[in-house]
Amino acid sequence: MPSLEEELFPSTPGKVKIERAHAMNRQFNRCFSSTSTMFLWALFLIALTATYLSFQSFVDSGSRYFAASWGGIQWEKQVRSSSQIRRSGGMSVLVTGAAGFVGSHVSLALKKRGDGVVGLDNFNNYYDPSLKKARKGLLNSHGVFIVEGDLNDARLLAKLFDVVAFTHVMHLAAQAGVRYAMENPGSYVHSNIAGLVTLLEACKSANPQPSVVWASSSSVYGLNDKVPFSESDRTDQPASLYAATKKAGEEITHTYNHIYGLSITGLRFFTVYGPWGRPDMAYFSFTRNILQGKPITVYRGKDRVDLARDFTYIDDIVKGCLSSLDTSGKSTGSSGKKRGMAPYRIFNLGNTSPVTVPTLVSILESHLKMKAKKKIIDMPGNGDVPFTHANISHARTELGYKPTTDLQTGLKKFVKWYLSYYGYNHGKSVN
Ligand SMILES: O=C(O)[C@H]1O[C@H](OP(=O)(O)OP(=O)(O)OC[C@H]2O[C@@H](n3ccc(=O)[nH]c3=O)[C@H](O)[C@@H]2O)[C@H](O)[C@@H](O)[C@@H]1O
Repeated sequence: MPSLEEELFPSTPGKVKIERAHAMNRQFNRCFSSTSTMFLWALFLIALTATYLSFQSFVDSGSRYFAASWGGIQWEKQVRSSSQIRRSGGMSVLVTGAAGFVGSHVSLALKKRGDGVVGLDNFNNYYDPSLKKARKGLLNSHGVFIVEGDLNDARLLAKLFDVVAFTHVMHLAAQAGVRYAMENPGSYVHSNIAGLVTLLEACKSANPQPSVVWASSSSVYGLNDKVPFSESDRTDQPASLYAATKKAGEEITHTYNHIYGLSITGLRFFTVYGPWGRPDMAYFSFTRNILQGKPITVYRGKDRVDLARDFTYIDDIVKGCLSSLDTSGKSTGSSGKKRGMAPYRIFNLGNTSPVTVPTLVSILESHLKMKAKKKIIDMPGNGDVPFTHANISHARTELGYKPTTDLQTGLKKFVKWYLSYYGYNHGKSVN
């Protein structure tokens, strides 16, 4: 007699199969003892087969979709050609989030100066994907190929590093937006935590390891009220989940620097704006609403104090990104092992001249020659901070970073682009 334990966890799996087979035979004989039962069983089997076949075709079409989105000889050719370096001492850069606002500008600037660039973007629908497709078209016309795929696809990342020995990774893909984190917290964990780790795993295993420059955020300063914000100020009081995931990114990249010798540069961007920008940001949605005669909501801080941001123009940010790549220093690891200390740097990239939100609105009004219908409300508890203000002396010393565009000038360029992109050109001119 087998013990109870042996019956539950048989030492030979075959035992169970044989006993089960006998038992099933007995069942089978009993069931098929009448013709009507047999007919019902036949119907059941046909239905089961049909369900199985349709499921198979669903799985097949799914795998066809994934196979079609990347891979193959033609795809590899495009990736290689896009990564070609055309200047002496140039670099080959994998730009994640290349169809995004900052990503598309940085990709274009790198390509224009002769560096090799391969983009990666998942074209998600956080905001209108047609804008991302248009940016892709623009990059395509300059010879930048954007791979459509997700950061969390480790096989795709391994393949990319297999095809190209990237010298640098400019990691700009992220779930952006401060307030949306309350609506869809999971998307921040997916992109800003899990995606970041998947990317760093690929970087650490690559031979040679690339140097990594990536987008952190001014939001890591959270409730810090020491102004202007310096890199050494405390960043352990995030006001939103978005900020918390960016802060986590700074810690996560530190461990990959420490354990694997990856060269890391984190850039704390301060409210970046400009042509081809993000429709979810205030300056963009305000412009849209003013032009459409719709009201805009202007948040106001505690004690009726206006909110303020250190708005930073995209061209200044691009210069900061390129200098960061140029000065990043090498990763030291190989075959996933650290071979020495590598640089770990963090920089504020701001404009160092905060402007209040009502002033932002009046600048837009003057460029658009239209009045905004303002609805002023107290700032809801949605993750916003009352103000940001960057101390940029560290970036100035190390990167030669020197922003040159004030909000008035930058918004003029944005409005000009907006009117042209959305077809408002006829009969409308910008100041
Ligand atoms: O600097 C940063 O790190 C962050 O900058 C922006 O975040 P935020 O500064 O909140 O930019 P907006 O969403 O454009 O808001 C700008 C200001 O307008 C205010 N606002 C926003 C929306 C609105 O309807 N009304 C309104 O008054 C906000 O409270 C804020 O003070 C970006 O959206 C983040 O992705 C980025 O990481």
